[in-house]
Amino acid sequence: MKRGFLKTAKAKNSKTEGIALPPVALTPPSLGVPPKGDGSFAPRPVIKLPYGKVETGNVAYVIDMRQPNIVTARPTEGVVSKKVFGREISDDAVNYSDDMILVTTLPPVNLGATLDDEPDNWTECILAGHIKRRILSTPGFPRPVEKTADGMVNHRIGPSPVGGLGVFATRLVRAGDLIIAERPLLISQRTFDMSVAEGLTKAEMMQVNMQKWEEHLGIAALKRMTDENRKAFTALANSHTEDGSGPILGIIRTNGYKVPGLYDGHEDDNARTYTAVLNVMSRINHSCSPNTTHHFDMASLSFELRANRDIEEGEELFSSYCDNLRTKSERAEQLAPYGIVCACPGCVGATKETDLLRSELVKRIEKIRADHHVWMKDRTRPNVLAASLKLIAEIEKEGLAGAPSFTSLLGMVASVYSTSGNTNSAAEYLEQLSNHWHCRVSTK
Ligand SMILES: C[S@@+](CC[C@H](N)C(=O)[O-])C[C@H]1O[C@@H](n2cnc3c(N)ncnc32)[C@H](O)[C@@H]1O
Repeated sequence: MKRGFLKTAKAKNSKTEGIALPPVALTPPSLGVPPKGDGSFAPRPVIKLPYGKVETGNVAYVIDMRQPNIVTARPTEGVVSKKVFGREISDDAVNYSDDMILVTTLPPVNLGATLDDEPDNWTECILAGHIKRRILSTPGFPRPVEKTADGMVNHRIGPSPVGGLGVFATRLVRAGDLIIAERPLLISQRTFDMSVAEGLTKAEMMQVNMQKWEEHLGIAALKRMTDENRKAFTALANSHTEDGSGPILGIIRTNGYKVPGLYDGHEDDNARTYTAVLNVMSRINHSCSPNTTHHFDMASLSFELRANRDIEEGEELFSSYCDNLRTKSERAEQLAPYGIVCACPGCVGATKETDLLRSELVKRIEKIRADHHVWMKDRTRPNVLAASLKLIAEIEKEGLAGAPSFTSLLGMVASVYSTSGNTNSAAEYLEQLSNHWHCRVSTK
């Protein structure tokens, strides 16, 4: 038996974050990566993690080690055990099943390794067996982490006008240029399997599970990290200090980037995705009109951050923590768990028109794309040059040059210019297209 003692929540005053958690499960659900819509993974009920100030009380809990997904509330004091359920597997072991949860280091490094041995650093991970196998079998893994074109650092961390620390360009960075590529300090499953709780309210059960997960995370985040990585990790901001998240979960919820392409089960199941905390990129503040976009490179196990427009020396770098193609009020809802009331130019200057531009951007680009196809087949029809250039100007004014479909607009303009024999203008837009192509977009 494993005993725990934690503060529990009174649901009345708590707010919750829109994260889907798995349902109560008595046995670990099967993971694997089934093709979309094959029915292997039934939709999961959405349980929301609390945020903001949660009124707490004290409840002891006991976990049955033979059935670790069963938690029993006990009206006595308890002791948080150092044991966790995660199996610690040596880094070169391969005899793990797809759904076994591993606490491991990637790329594999020898015990006691230093940055002299592996200058690109390494990542402590809590992940399912199939994910580790997949990473290890990625062609070229572990590829060295990409460096800036001249090998020079082009950013610094410093106090930010928007709050706490931020990251700033130390020289002019052109659209498409690499700002930094780094391996995360930690990659972990985004959420945990909920335990059955006897005699606990839903809010108390959530608190028990958060506490259990905190212990799990402690093994990877604190015990296994080098002193340097641990220091960097624990120094990160935490906006979840009063909702029952432990210090590690709080740091992950505040600083985590979704890891594109890594998920257990189905990619649309938000509860089954992975999150990464990074040394530098986790210091980047939010804007709804960000000047950077990021991409995850599996072969080097690193995140690559690029400018999505020219960034001046001294300018602060921003990424987006929300879906930018939403209205101001929808974005505000997504940002609330971070404790952010956004005052970026996109929010301060928001109007009905800018809300419409954002929420209908994909549709507008699709319409232009359809018209472009018609014109390509029948040149007597009007081309899409004017409509494309108008939309490009609106997008740039709103600071949405990192939007996923922006490159297709640039491509259509280049195509019309080229077909009409205007090679100079075609080349200009092709160059822009090539710069933006580097900025494949992933959201936080
Ligand atoms: C990932 S951290 C960013 C780095 C952080 N400023 C620091 O000092 O380490 C996220 C936290 O920074 C703050 N933050 C980020 N962007 C912000 C913004 N646009 N306005 C206000 N606070 C912001 C919030 O406290 C948020 O929870």
